[in-house]
Amino acid sequence: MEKVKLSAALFAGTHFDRKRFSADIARFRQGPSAATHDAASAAPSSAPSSEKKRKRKSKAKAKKNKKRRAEGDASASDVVEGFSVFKGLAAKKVGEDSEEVETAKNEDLEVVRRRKRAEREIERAAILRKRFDIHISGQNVPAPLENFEELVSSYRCDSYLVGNLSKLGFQEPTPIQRQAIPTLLSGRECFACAPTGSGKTLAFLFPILMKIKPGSKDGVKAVILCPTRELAAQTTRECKKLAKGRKFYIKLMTKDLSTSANFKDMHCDILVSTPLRLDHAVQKRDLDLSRVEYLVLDESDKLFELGFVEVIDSIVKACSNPSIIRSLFSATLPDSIEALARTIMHDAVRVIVGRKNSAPSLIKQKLIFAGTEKGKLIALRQSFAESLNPPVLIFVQSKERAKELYKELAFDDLRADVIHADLDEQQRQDAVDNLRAGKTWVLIATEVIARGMDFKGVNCVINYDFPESASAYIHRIGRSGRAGRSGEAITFFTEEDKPFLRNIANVLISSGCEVPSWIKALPKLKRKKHRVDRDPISTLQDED
Ligand SMILES: Nc1ncnc2c1ncn2[C@@H]1O[C@H](COP(=O)(O)OP(=O)(O)OP(=O)(O)O)[C@@H](O)[C@H]1O
Repeated sequence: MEKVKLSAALFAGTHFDRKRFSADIARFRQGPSAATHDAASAAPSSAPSSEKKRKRKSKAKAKKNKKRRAEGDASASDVVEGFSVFKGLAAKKVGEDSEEVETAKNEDLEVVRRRKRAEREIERAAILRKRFDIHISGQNVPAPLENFEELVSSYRCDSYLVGNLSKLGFQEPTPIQRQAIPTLLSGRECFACAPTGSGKTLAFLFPILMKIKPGSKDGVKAVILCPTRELAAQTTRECKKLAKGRKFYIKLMTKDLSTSANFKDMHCDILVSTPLRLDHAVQKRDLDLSRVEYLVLDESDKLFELGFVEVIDSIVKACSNPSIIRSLFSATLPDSIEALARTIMHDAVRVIVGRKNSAPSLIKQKLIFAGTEKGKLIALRQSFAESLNPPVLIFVQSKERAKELYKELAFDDLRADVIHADLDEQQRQDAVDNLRAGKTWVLIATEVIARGMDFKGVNCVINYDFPESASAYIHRIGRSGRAGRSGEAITFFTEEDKPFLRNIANVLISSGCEVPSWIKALPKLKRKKHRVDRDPISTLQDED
């Protein structure tokens, strides 16, 4: 059966003209000896010119057939049968052409084999993408990974790197890793959008560690840009863990480094930084980025927000290596930002996991009407009294409000701490470390830790102040429900927040959470941002 199929495909398009070759068929039917005899006796006596003609015709036909077969435009079985007959004759009658016909046949077989292999590969890739909810756009996108071992077998990855993955407990690639890693390894630029906590960091670190040489002393080879210092510090740590066993120079751009390092003598393979610090080092301290081979913009939509665009533009220009590979990663990628980002990309592949701009379904999301500012504080205390399942993150909209709420909760019996931009670098890092170590149960925060921060096992995120956009909401609540764990997200709203409720409710709906029908009936708001002047949180003044 398989043979029939193969020959049908092989000889597709060949048509044997039985009428024209009736004499040959008659000879062939008499058996091989008759055919040989006939040919031998006819050759010297009859016209040699007719023999030449036949050869020419045969050659032309073989050529024509080769072309048709390569195109593979038919598959009827009688056509296959006809070709077999013709082939037998040709081999006997045109002795010196047999080699050529044989070569043509082998070439055809190879073409078909390759085509079949490519078809199987495309089918396998499509099945994997469907299974892992991966959506791509772009030309010739490499197939997703089936497993991490494929990095060794197909991409010649050093086994130490795959060994480090298993030491970190990573057994299977996450969907974004399956598609983004081979894309970057194939030298393609990439827009990647995948839910919070889905392993995007490894997806961009792995190809860098695979492709650049460790310990080279001729300049920075990879730059990773993050919107906050905390995220840059976390990414540097992750990179070092993954690179363990090889002497990579991996550096975090601290304030000291950006203002006083001697970049000409500094050994650095991979540099992780916030945009302003990096730009400062480039403009004021002659940091040379002209040999950078990989530029990653993590939380790219944040980096492209107003205020950062010029700095990003300046960094992109400083990374002037023509063969640089740029990639953009985020859990949210608004169309407008994607359009802007496309202007700096070349033939980029777009990889979306799940639905663009959505929250992980493992997070149980709730909207709670708290009426007023006082109502929020009562609701918070009530919620803690009923059940406190640390670690808990509470987001507010400004550093002033973070300080106010911290003062309020300091009177309660909670191990609470606070993080905001007025704290120095060390204080901010301590706040993060204490939550990670379980010393802090409740961390009150502004947007500084809303994106990218990976706290293991945050059980609940409370949006004390309503988030200013759907993207901000997705990133905040994404601090829980990471790497396949479940989580909870509670969002308080007041009368002032009602006009913007629908935008957030859409995120809940798209991740399968329940939303009251009156909220669904609210009009959609064109405005993307929602900033409210709120009454102070503090009840302390009232008591004075
Ligand atoms: N293949 C894997 N298997 C298991 N865990 C993984 C794997 N890859 C990454 N992780 C873990 O998943 C967690 C989340 O990863 P990461 O911080 O990269 O998420 P992210 O997609 O960048 O999230 P965010 O959008 O919030 O920045 C981390 O703790 C990381 O160690």
